[in-house]
Amino acid sequence: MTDPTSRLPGFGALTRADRLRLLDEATGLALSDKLAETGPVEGALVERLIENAVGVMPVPLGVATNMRVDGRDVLVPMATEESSVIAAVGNAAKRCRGTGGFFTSYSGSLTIAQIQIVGLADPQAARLMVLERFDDLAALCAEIDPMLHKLGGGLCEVEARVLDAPSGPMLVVHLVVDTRDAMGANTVNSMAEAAGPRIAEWTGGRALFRILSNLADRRVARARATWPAAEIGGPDVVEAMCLGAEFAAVDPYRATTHNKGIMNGVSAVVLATGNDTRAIEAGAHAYAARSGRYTALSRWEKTAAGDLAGSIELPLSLGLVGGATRVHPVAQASLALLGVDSAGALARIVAAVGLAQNFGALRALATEGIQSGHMALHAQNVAIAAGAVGDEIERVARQLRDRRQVRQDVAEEVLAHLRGR
Ligand SMILES: CC(C)(COP(=O)([O-])OP(=O)([O-])OC[C@H]1O[C@@H](n2cnc3c(N)ncnc32)[C@H](O)[C@@H]1OP(=O)([O-])[O-])[C@@H](O)C(=O)NCCC(=O)NCCSC(=O)C[C@@](C)(O)CC(=O)[O-]
Ligand SMILES: NC(=O)C1=CN([C@@H]2O[C@H](COP(=O)(O)OP(=O)(O)OC[C@H]3O[C@@H](n4cnc5c(N)ncnc54)[C@H](O)[C@@H]3O)[C@@H](O)[C@H]2O)C=CC1
Repeated sequence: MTDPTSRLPGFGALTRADRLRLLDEATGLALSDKLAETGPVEGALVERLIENAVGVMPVPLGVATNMRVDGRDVLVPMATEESSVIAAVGNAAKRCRGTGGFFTSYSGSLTIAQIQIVGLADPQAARLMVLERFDDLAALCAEIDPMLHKLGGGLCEVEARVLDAPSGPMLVVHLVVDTRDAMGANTVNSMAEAAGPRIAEWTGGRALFRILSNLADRRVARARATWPAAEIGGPDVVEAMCLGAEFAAVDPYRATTHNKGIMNGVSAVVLATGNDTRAIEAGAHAYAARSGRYTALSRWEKTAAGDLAGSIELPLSLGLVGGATRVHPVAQASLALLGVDSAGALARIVAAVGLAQNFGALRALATEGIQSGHMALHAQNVAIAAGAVGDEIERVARQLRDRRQVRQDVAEEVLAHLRGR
């Protein structure tokens, strides 16, 4: 097949059906048949959420069991394509129920918008001029979002820093805004766009970039839990998990994987609730590097009694309103299942899920290795990839698990054997 042209003027103005027809014709791939296999699509919503929509990419939605957060049992919706992620959370949560589950806290929903001011002759004086104008800026922000103001949110603090850039000093102003139960990106972007020209006027500079910061270090959630040594295989496992966690604390190569495991849990709940996974991922990794050296987001210690104490702190800009959270039916169902009434309550549960996920991976790594549990649950996917259908899938998967060889070549061989070839 020759590559079809990607120049498709007016693609966005077509109906979804016409877009698909055009793609089918241009590529010869019968995409519309493949997309039809994913079930009915609520076309109107998909069209409203994004541009150039042709379908949906369904990601499985599961529910993690056993979670107890701040004394409340919570069923946690998780959207992920990866096997063993949800099982690991249920497993970790089950093993710390006896000590009360997870205990959490939240800093508050403070969202930072940045305003870059350039072309200043006297940036240090300009910095103070901005700080003198807190009341004017607060009034301006309240005018931009009267609803948020009515809900008790709005500008809380103004920060200003002079940064040395290659072109010379530039002033960077932070509007620190309480965005309550919204993630707040659109909210603070509107505020920053309105405030930029005013700050330029007061200082004699020029306002350039005006956009929120995803390094949401004024919006952090924390969770901790204690796992009795007896629940996780004894003192040797506690020791091994602590040593494995130290590896992540001192080595960025390991810390990245360690944090990926945490984000397996975090991103799955973020996606299930219609929140912005990219914002959360960017914020978490930047936070992990805030000392100048990338490190683990969680800490693991042995308690005086010899049990295992885990703790985590990460930025979580999540909303119950705004973005897709209010318009996507799955997001609404997920939020209803969680039973949360504030962005903070959601963030606290998400932090606990991140810690649970991390526990699951560390325990597996400290004992039998990751492949045994993870690949056992992944066996069905490998069987499907090898061509198994219907009841062949579980029959092939079972053999892969029994042989401890969850590999596609083995799956193909088992399938051929099953089919008498
Ligand atoms: C896989 C398990 C959970 C088995 O763990 P297990 O101890 O053999 O499980 P079990 O059969 O004794 O069951 C105990 C509980 O686990 C849950 N559970 C157990 N199996 C299931 C299942 N099939 N479906 C649903 N839930 C399951 C379930 O909650 C169950 O209790 P129940 O509530 O039923 O009374 C364990 O080996 C584990 O946690 N492994 C780690 C899995 C993991 O981390 N996966 C992520 C993918 S790997 C990765 O991407 C990140 C990584 C690893 O690189 C990060 C890093 O390096 O740090
Ligand atoms: N860098 C980034 O992360 C960026 C992200 N985005 C996107 O922005 C969207 C989120 O922006 P938002 O400002 O949260 O959405 P939004 O603008 O849709 O909704 C927030 C508004 O809802 C109103 N509101 C009603 N009830 C509220 C309550 N209880 N608490 C707070 N506000 C309430 C307020 O007027 C508030 O301004 C996401 O879709 C995200 O993907 C947009 C630009 C940049």
